[in-house]
Amino acid sequence: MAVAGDSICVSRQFLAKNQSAMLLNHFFGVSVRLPRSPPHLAKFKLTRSVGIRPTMRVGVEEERRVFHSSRLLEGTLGFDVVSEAELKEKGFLGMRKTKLVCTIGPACCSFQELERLAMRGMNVARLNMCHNTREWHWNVIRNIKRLNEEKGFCISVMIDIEGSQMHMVDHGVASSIKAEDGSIWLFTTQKFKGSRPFTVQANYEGFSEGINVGDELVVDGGMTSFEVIEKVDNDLRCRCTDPGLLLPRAKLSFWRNGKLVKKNFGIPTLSTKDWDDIDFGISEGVDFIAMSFVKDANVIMNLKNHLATKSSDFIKVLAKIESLESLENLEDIIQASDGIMVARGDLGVEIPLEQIPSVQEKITQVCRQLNKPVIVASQLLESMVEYPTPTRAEVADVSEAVRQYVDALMLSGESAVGSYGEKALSVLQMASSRMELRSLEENRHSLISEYPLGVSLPDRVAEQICNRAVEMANNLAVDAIFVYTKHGNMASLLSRNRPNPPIFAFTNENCTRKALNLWWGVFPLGVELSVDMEDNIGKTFNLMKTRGMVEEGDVVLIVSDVVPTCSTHSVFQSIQVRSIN
Ligand SMILES: Nc1ncnc2c1ncn2[C@@H]1O[C@H](COP(=O)(O)OP(=O)(O)O)[C@@H](O)[C@H]1O
Ligand SMILES: C=C(OP(=O)(O)O)C(=O)O
Repeated sequence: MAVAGDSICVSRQFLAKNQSAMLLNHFFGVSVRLPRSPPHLAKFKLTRSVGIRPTMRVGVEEERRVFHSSRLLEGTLGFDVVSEAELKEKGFLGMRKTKLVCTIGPACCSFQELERLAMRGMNVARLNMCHNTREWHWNVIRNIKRLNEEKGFCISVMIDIEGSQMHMVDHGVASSIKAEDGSIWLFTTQKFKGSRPFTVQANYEGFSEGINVGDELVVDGGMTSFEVIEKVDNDLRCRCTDPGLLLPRAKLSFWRNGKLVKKNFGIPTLSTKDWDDIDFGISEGVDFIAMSFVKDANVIMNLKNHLATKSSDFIKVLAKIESLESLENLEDIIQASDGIMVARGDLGVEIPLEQIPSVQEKITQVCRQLNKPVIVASQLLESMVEYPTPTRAEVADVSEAVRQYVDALMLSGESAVGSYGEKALSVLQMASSRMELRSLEENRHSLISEYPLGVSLPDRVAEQICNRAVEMANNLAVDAIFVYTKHGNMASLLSRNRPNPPIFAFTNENCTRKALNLWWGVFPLGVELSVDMEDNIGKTFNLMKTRGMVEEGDVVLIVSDVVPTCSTHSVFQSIQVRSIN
């Protein structure tokens, strides 16, 4: 490992065409200065400083494409105002790395309400297409775009597609209906408007097929339970055995002898409405589409093909893991998707609740292995839908997810309909910052090393470079990692190693910037990049310095491609350590 004043540069040259890799060259000579990090982390002490001295000039043979984004002006740095303020206030190591997703609903859909969520750190806004009208969603997306354009936020938009689920049709009553112990209810597929006493409409024609008298009908994973006492044609007459609330569109499941009766087989994963919602998302240029009740990898691939035919393959597809079938096909689904949501609400309808913590941990671990971001969702701070403080157990649950290094945490009803959405977001922010700091202080990478990454991804060279880069960054206690990226791949591979310093990902692709919002510890910055990497590095150093985000003496580790030279036609991926001067 390098010592003070040494040349610190690992570079790999590989032929861009066939991707076969061979270690060929070491080139830049670089020296670094003492980092600004806290003393206990500054293991890396240096005594002298030398300027950047390339031993080989990187030339460009031909005019190559300079990637443009309409919003990126020459000399500007698109950085989320909230992350910028956090960096200035708390320093590199104080930046929150766990990302926050908020479900947008009636309680937080105005421009001002969304702005308040953005100020408190919302990275991604989730729109659940199950609820409300398309026009309502359109207005929310407009507000978010305005916030990004006018106020300097970088909020990504996710639409969540309903998928195949068996649920109650909206019963026409504003909130919930109480089912009393012993009351008799009719569950029907007959269509009618408004509400009828003791009658519940089910959305799926075949909902009573294969159901026997004596089976248990569970609403919303246990909110209320019934026993089937009679079959009347396709309808079911049921007695309430466990009283509770029936919420609009509550989910229905059947149980026999303590086991789930699988009923989703007959329903196509995507309905006509879902396809319309997907096309709406495409036309609105959303950043993520989350698919509910994914059964296997095929449905993900179909959607990706659809996006590709509409030239919208920049939209990332997230698979929600919320059924037994999705658990059975977990690895294939994760492999096929661009990210995962552990949808604990519906998962808890299909598997015993006590299995949820271990399933969450397993999914998180597989996602990390396969380099896909993972969101933990549902009931994180459920009590805050009604109350201004969370329970201790809720805070412990959130902290445990952060300790597992999940990429993102999601609010559902807490932000969508709750009275304390902003407060709930602050709780997530504080709990995650606290646990991240604790992990950092104790250098608790034991969890990470429990599940060694190995060499598992198709691009083994990039994987190894990023693994080693993070090892170097941690050992040298650099202040930050800079990565220059078009599609975000290298940034994601760095994030996968959960480094101590933040990862600043410079990109000229707006869609990459928005996609990286979901990755742990990655802070995407929009900047006009050229083919000259030296120029890019110099430019971003200057921009960051001018904005007061870095200062003289800060040490950064840079991971970048070095573009083809006149003689080689090949691309170098390099790791460099430089000081700001
Ligand atoms: N766009 C919306 N319009 C109205 N209510 C919404 C909207 N989005 C979410 N909600 C409300 O917030 C609750 C939580 O939302 P969500 O996380 O999407 O969960 P779910 O649909 O599984 O209940 C919903 O039950 C619903 O009452
Ligand atoms: C996030 C979830 O999905 P939905 O809100 O669509 O029920 C869940 O079930 O946990």
